[in-house]
Amino acid sequence: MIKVVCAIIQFEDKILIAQRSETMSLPLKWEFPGGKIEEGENKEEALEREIYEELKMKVEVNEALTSFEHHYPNFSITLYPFLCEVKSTAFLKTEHKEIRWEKKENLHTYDWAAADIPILEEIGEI
Ligand SMILES: Nc1nc2c([nH]c(=O)n2[C@@H]2O[C@H](COP(=O)(O)OP(=O)(O)OP(=O)(O)O)[C@@H](O)[C@H]2O)c(=O)[nH]1
Repeated sequence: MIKVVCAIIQFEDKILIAQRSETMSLPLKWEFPGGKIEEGENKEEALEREIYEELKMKVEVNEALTSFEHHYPNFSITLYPFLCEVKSTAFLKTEHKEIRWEKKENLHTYDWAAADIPILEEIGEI
């Protein structure tokens, strides 16, 4: 089972969402930025590292939401979502096809990675 952390980065009424590139696994699916936890890291450290690598953003990691296991046809993950804050909305796109700030009420209109659906349901309740 691959352990993956992801960030629900909130700024005012918007959340930062990212579209995977054609060459990544789950091509063109939308996700919350993040990635695999590496050996020796805790979840918060992994998330801070991934967000800096992918977006050159410094995030403050706050509370954990509910984690879920998801089984894709050729791999399985446990996804650990965390609410995060930033001081500035600026980011640099390094790996993704697209990254944007989107209003929470519009998140359901995107083609999400299947593992993220329970997270969307949970953040609808915030
Ligand atoms: N970062 C992130 N990954 C997600 C989310 N939902 C989801 O199913 N995943 C999957 O969890 C894994 C995260 O690993 P990663 O972000 O380091 O992906 P990667 O490009 O290194 O994967 P790859 O090397 O297998 O292509 C990917 O297989 C990705 O498809 C999500 O919301 N955020």
